[in-house]
Amino acid sequence: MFVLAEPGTDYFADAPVAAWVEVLVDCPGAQGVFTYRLPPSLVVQPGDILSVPFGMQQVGAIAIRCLATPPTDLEPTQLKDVDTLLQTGFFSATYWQLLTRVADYYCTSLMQVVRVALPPGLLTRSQRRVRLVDGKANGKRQTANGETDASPPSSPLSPAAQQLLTLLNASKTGDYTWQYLQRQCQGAHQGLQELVRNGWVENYLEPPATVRPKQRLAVTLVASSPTDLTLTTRQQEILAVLRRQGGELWLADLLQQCRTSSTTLKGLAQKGQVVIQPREVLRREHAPTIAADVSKPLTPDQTAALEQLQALSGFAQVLLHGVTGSGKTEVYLQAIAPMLENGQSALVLVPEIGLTPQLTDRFRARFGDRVCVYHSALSDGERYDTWRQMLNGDAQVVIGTRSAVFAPLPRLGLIVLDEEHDSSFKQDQPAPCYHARTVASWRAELEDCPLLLGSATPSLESWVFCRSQKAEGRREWGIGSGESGVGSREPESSRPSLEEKLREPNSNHSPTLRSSPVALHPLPLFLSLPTRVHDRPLPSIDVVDMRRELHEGNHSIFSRSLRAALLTMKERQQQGILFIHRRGHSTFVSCRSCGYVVTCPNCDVSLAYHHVHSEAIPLLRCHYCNHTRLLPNDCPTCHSTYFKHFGSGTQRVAQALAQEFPDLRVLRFDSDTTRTKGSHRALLNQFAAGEADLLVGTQMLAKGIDLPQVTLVGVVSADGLLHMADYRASERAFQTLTQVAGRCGRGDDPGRVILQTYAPDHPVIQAVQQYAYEQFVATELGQRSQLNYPPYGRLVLLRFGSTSPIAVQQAAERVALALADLEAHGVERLGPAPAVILRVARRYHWQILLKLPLHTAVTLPDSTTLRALCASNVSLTIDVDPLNLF
Ligand SMILES: Nc1ncnc2c1ncn2[C@@H]1O[C@H](COP(=O)(O)OP(=O)(O)OP(=O)(O)O)[C@@H](O)[C@H]1O
Ligand SMILES: [Zn+2]
Ligand SMILES: [Zn+2]
Repeated sequence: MFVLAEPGTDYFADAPVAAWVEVLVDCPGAQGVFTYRLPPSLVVQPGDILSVPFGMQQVGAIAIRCLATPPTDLEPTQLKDVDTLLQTGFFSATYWQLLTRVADYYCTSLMQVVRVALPPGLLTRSQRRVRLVDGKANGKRQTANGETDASPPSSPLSPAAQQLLTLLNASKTGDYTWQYLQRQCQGAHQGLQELVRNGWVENYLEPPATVRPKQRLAVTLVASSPTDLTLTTRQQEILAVLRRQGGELWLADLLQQCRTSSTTLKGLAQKGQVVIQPREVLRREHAPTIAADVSKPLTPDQTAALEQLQALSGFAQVLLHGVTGSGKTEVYLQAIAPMLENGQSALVLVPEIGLTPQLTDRFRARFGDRVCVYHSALSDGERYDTWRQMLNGDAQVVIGTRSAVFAPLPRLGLIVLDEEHDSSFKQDQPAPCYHARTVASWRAELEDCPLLLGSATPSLESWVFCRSQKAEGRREWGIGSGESGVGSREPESSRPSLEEKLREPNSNHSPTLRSSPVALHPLPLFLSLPTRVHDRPLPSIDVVDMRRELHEGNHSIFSRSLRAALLTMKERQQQGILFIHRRGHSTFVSCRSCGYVVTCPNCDVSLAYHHVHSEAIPLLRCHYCNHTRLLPNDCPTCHSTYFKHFGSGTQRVAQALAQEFPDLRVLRFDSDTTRTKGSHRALLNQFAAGEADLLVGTQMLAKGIDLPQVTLVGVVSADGLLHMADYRASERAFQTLTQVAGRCGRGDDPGRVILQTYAPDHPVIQAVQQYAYEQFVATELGQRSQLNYPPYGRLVLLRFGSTSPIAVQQAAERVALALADLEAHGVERLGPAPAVILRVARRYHWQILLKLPLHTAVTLPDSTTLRALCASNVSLTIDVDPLNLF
């Protein structure tokens, strides 16, 4: 077991008498954890909302943990008293358990977890109010048994308290904002405390009922047909787009979709074709209206999967392995539908925003506005509004990316991780470097609901966890975490305390059966959808040897068979997808004469060539720090004119396509063309509407696109994927290629995949071609187990960064020394070593990689100790279960 908890970090210990409390203050100008003294009359639980004095103000604060002793680094006299308890139960109790668990497991502070979990300014947006305890019951106060008691308070009220009471009694509703009362009454603070003590009034927190409406410019089509003969072609095109989109779009979206200027749109407004006016938007993600949709009759495999899923009660981890196009989404939808009817909510996590529009549309078509979208690209206001919406308690479906695993949904009935193998569920930086799948398994356990992991190409972690259980007996470690307790559903009394776990660290993830009476968590469930819906065949995959193409005189980046297939596709008016491994025009520009490569002055990486269209000025850009410069005409060192870019990024492929297939209409779909919000949706809509023949793009294409008219998938070159310097390269290559291939043949016409490579005999290529997932997994697992790589070992990566090359190296070496003892416990240490890219944006990086045996107890020095070994100008990030090692 890997323990990196700070000493005394048991947030939930029943401290004998908590006399101090650590709170999270979250207001403009201050965000952090502060300690306060608790007045004896206050009983506080983690997660309660308090009011505390902060500088000259009273601010809202969230209680994080109660302390029995004051912090040693502070004079007790320096500590201020908590003012009042504003609200208890604002967060569910398990919510803070989850956040604490994330902080402990990922070796980071709770504050950092709070930053990813909660929208900023949560408290300052809410309003503190004061109300009479018994409504308008004049001067009555509540007794301990809840009855009202008309007897006068033990001591006469102070003038301030009396004034407050009079004010509150005069109010129709018996309440006021605290701000108002403070303005009306001198000494309001003392007066209020007196009244609260006597049980006459109480504080409470009101979330803003009406959010200040946000206005945005919208463009509305007013003329029904473009009879105006003075309209330019461009203007007509814009009107056509607007009409196709239902006649109304936000100005920004229209500008983006048509790549036009607001002057052009104003011209249209002047001609009376459109009206541009401000409209109110609810700051949840703008949802286009979608035709309602009903449940599809399920295939027998889908029915079987759904029935097994619905037979579960409480926590269980379920792997749904369904080939591409097998209808996993329909299973999610039909599993969720009855839950919503029962007042339960569901959380659906997806890898990337690019994937969400289509999936979100399907959910909205089924469940209407009970669906909301939550991801980190939302503005603070949108995040906040969506959060508020979740706290109101209505059953709903939240679809979001990894940070949505923290969405405060009421009564969770199911958590779904779609495309569970996807590495974007893992956060690399900043800390906490959490994996949404691991956190989701804890959350599902805390909420006692199933976690459903869906994929056509499950991660090896999930596969091993869900497939090898029956043979080896019940294990007690969770998917992707290797950690204990994740799945334990022991009765509270028999559940080991944190201390017990620390004393007996191995007991919880040993693969052996634990003896009764301790109940173990339920067996993970494995569900399978082995065929596509309607028994559609998976597309055939042709592997083309590009070495042979070259030997036979074809210097193009397109093989002869890909070329022929593209032409046939165009002829038959079908659509295709062309997959490219990298973004940018090419990865580097170099001199063919002297070998000089243009690199970034800040980072040790080559600059990428960017050439947006044929008339644009060619630029060189750093993908790490965004440093940009013009492309020199000749080599800066030897002045040779053989100074060219290499590679096959999307831009280069788009240009080659334009040259070789001038009739083909091409759309680029990569991180350059989908940078702005809503652009994924816009591009996919354009493609779905048949405005292009070919969608050209990177990894994003592999994810979830479901278009029946796509019959051809081309992979320009699989080699970039195969040769990444990473122990996961094969797994990733298999997953990406299989997913990309799966985008075609999803309609009535069968699909065809042409996979170009210089390594046609590579085992991954062979496995992809034959759809041999299980064989691939078996081979790959053999190699992983030999080298103790996950899922047969655990990794912890320590990353050091600094602007000082000396300080960073020294810190890494000092920490390495502190970790030297671990070798005796079977921990393998790689490094310290400079990171592969040593300098990124003027910072130097070093790293230490630890390989931990899976079934042995290992306790690392705690993170504070390790950080103390680093100079103040050196940052240390601890990445537990890292996915990207370089
Ligand atoms: N029972 C069904 N009857 C008819 N059509 C179905 C059924 N189930 C799913 N479909 C349709 O089949 C297509 C593929 O389904 P879906 O996108 O859910 O597959 P998937 O398993 O998620 O695929 P991928 O992993 O490739 O994203 C969708 O267009 C969906 O509407
Ligand atoms: Zn040169
Ligand atoms: Zn740079």
